[in-house]
Amino acid sequence: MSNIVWHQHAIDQAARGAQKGQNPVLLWFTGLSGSGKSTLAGALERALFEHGFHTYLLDGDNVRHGLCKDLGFSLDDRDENLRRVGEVAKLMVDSGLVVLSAFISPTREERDRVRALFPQGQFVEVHVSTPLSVCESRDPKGLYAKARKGEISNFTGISSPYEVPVSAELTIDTSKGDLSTQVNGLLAYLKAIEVLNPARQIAGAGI
Ligand SMILES: Nc1ncnc2c1ncn2[C@@H]1O[C@H](COP(=O)(O)OS(=O)(=O)O)[C@@H](OP(=O)(O)O)[C@H]1O
Ligand SMILES: Nc1ncnc2c1ncn2[C@@H]1O[C@H](COP(=O)(O)OP(=O)(O)O)[C@@H](O)[C@H]1O
Repeated sequence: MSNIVWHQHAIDQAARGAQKGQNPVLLWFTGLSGSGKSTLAGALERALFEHGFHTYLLDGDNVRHGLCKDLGFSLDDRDENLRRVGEVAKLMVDSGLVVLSAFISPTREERDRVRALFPQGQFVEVHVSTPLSVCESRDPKGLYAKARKGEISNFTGISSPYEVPVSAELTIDTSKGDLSTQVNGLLAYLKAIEVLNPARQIAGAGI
């Protein structure tokens, strides 16, 4: 990094967030394939969006169609996938957005590396803790069945590890309770940590 000097621009993250009436944050959903990451993050984004918040959802499947389409599922490729996503998320948070991400992100080291890019409180880890047996019975894309037959290698939970988070801010098991209750719990948490401007009302969320 020699000869490269950081350029501090006049408009900073605080100014961009203030213009949008929100405190920027990254909500990092982690969990097994089929645990409900995309569904939960998508429902939360919809609720926030409908109430005028400025959001963006980074989803593993989608990012792997473009930015990370050169990467597979070896541990090294997953590391690189999450390194890129972490850096992109940091830029988006810097732009003043409430950013949500839905990646398996199977190792503690990878998740902690992304966490370390942010100041305390701006990275919120949400462990979608739905048990493997439930994820496998859902199998919406038929990937578990293929993995069990050996047609997909390095499949998380079957032939590649998933390390359960030890320091997640929130844990949600989508095999229990319903989606709207889970989303309201997330909204209440965001309000408690003052991501959402307290002057705004979240209608219908009971908070
Ligand atoms: N081998 C293997 N292991 C796990 N997942 C696989 C694999 N091959 C393809 N898929 C599909 O890719 C989605 C996970 O991509 P991610 O970018 O979130 O993975 S990672 O964070 O880099 O581990 C994941 O999406 P979700 O089911 O939404 O989690 C799968 O649909
Ligand atoms: N909160 C939820 N409550 C009940 N079922 C859910 C919930 N979220 C997801 N599901 C079910 O699990 C399946 C996988 O969800 P998805 O969000 O695609 O998981 P992931 O993104 O973790 O792979 C969905 O097709 C749906 O049937």
